[in-house]
Amino acid sequence: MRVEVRDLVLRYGETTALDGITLSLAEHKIYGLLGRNGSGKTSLLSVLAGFRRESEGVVRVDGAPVFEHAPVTSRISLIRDAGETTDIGTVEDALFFAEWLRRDWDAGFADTLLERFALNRKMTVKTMSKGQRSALGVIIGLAGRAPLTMFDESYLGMDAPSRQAFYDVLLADYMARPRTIIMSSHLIEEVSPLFEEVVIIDAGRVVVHEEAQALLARGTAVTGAAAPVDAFTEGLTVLGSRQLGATKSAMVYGVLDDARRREAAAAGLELGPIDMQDLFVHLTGGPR
Ligand SMILES: Nc1ncnc2c1ncn2[C@@H]1O[C@H](COP(=O)(O)OP(=O)(O)OP(=O)(O)O)[C@@H](O)[C@H]1O
Repeated sequence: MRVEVRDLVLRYGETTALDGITLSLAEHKIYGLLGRNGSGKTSLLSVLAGFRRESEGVVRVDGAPVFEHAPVTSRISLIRDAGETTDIGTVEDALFFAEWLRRDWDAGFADTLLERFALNRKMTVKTMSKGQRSALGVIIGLAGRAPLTMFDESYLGMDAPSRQAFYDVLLADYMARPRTIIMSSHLIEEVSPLFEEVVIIDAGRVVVHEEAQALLARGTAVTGAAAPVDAFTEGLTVLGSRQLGATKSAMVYGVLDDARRREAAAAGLELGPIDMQDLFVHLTGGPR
């Protein structure tokens, strides 16, 4: 599904959580939604899912309004951090409810996923562990096959092997049945390989919306002997550096032109990709 947001403002009483968001998301892409704590990620996803009504601005999904508009909301799935199924009875009940809500639900896929994440239909949701509840949320998000599927930190409670299983299944299913997926996460290094485009918000505003590759190309890791690295990076914006013995690696922000690249090669320096997390920290104002 396509998403169009124009001048979106969301207020909670005195607090302005979204402060004029304009965003256009294409069909059939995986988007990363990144932002510091309190930047407005959950608020934005809640408006896109129709859980909250915008205070101002325009929100359209496939050209139609979202809030209290069932033909659209039945094709949108937002899985929130605690899973969305707390205290709802058994896993069976949660799946029944999810199927009832979602037009594109695939019951066979839900069964496959239950097995993959070691859950069974008789489990009582209230007594499940945090990771098991997260897995249930993830299963509901995946089996919903909603054309607009959003995961808001849904997988944080899962352990590393389970999260990896989630990323693998998500990617395989997305390749087979493309849809628009938005993933918000603080586990940037872990999730960013999935992103085709990245949206970074800060204080309720969009600060970056770019293809993931183009964003990564904004930075370069310069590696080599410490002295030539220091000489080469003098005057450039250095986001950080690491040193192991005599070898130093400095993360530089800004595109290096061909002349600078030749200069680096002549000085025996290696140029490589930078971590998305380092860029994110820089673009959202550094440590606070
Ligand atoms: N129900 C609410 N009532 C009042 N203020 C709220 C409510 N929900 C969020 N806020 C405020 O809105 C702003 C944005 O919050 P939001 O939860 O959207 O951020 P977030 O980017 O998802 O944060 P995090 O990464 O910490 O989950 C914050 O200042 C927060 O305090």
